[in-house]
Amino acid sequence: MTDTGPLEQHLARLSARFTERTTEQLTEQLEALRAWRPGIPHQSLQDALIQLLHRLAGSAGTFGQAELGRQAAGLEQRLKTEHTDPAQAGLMISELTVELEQLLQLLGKPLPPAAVTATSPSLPLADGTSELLVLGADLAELAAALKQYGFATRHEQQLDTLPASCWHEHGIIITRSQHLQEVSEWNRYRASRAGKTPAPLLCAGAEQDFSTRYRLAELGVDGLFPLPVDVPALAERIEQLNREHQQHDQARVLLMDDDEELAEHYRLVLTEAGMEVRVLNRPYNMMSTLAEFHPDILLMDIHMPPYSGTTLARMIRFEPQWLSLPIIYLSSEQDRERQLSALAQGADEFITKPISDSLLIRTVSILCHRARQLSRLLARDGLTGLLNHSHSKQALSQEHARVQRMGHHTMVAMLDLDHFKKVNDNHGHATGDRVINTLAHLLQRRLRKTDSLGRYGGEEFVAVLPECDAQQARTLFEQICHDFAALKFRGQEQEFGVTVSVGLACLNDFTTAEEALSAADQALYERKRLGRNGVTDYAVISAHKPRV
Ligand SMILES: Nc1nc2c(ncn2[C@@H]2O[C@H](COP(=O)(O)OP(=O)(O)OP(=O)(O)O)[C@@H](O)[C@H]2O)c(=O)[nH]1
Repeated sequence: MTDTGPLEQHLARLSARFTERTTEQLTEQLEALRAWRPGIPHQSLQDALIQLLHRLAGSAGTFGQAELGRQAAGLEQRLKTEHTDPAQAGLMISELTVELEQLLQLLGKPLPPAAVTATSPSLPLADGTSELLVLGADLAELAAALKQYGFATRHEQQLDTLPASCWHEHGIIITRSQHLQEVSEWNRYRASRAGKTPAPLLCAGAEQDFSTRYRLAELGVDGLFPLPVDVPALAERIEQLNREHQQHDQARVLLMDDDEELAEHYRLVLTEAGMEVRVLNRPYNMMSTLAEFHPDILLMDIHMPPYSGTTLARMIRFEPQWLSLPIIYLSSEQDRERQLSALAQGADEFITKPISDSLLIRTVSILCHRARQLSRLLARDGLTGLLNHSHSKQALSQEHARVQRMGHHTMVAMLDLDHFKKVNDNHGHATGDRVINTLAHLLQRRLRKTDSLGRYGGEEFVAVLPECDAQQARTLFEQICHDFAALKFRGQEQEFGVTVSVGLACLNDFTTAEEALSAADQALYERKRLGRNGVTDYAVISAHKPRV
């Protein structure tokens, strides 16, 4: 099998890239520590630092920085286990500053000069994948309304002294038009320091004339919301941006090549580019690895004696589940005719070896992105972005099968908007759609990543919550009902509110997923009968009936 060139050269390049990225990240953390002032919560700084140290502890040794890895591991351990009294935070921060300076010196880089004194309070970074950064003293109310939607929201009043820790690669920035110039510059500067793309920028209260809009577009604005801000419309745009972010989530690549060294090299290169890579040197476990790892794409060497990649591709396609998995051959085959006849047997693309690291990264990330877009289109509901009807049922069946094997407590919930026909009749179908979307967004915010959530029908949703008992599900959905009922929608003439009813059933109590769903449905209709806007559990209403 042909190599792409001396492996050492490639690894040296990887090491250089590692050093460069690590230097930037350590410098950024150091600046954030130096900007800290007494009275400001330090937890977010500590969390971000632990993440970075954890990465260094795991990877520095591989890139010839064993001492850096050891020191990072020690420091990570200390930060995780030592409890810091808030009164001692200043001491801890100054100790950490010294330790980060030492780590930077291990990389052989000069220390950055101490930052200019920053006095702005640095609030802790919120949890969650997307964090809203609302900038401007006059946007406090908007920030509070967005919090009510369940978005992790951080509000900063002073724009002139924004700390670096405000900026987050998964953040979304919202500000007034008069601040856009400086906010946009700050956003671009922070992004370039972090080696990322600038965070999306949304503008509240812009004038509607052409030249102002053009200027805002020039500044990189992604959405414009006249005052007073229509919060559901803004929430909808935020969710769209979130979905775009998620599509850039870590790509998952399964790599099958019998050349162990080369496979390892590809793994290193793709992992360093932020992808999650699993390597198989022999095809025996191929089917179980596919089922367990769920890759976005499969990269496969076409010659793996005694096996042929084309036959393996055909074998993978036996399973309907993998019919749409993109299979990419990696081969030194240059002859286009032979490439095409191999492609005709069940694969989608050909990557010709040798291939440079940068071309490999670009090709694989484009293919993963496209594969995700396609599978998303197949599985998602167009209005809300949630799982569609058939994929909701599939997710429920999969979880039911897991529950049968592992026995963990799992709840299923059916939700239905109350008197929704009236919403459409009084305010129009488009407003009705907005209400559906708002509930979808609220649910997405409140459920965990491990839960599944689908739009089961028009104004009906289904959620599956693994590792959750009846009481926890009841508490969660009661809170959701309460918060949803508090939201105000803008109607034809006046504001209005909508409520939602929820039926619960425990998946463990039923022999099939369909029975559990039907029980949740019965509970939902009992809830409607009892007066809507709340939660009813099938186990409670069936207490006097024999169990299904
Ligand atoms: N705007 C909008 N409306 C929809 C959509 N899908 C279904 N609907 C409407 O949802 C309404 C459902 O009405 P019903 O099933 O009578 O129930 P309801 O008025 O919500 O009353 P209860 O469920 O008893 O509280 C119908 O008017 C449908 O037209 C959709 O995608 N968008």
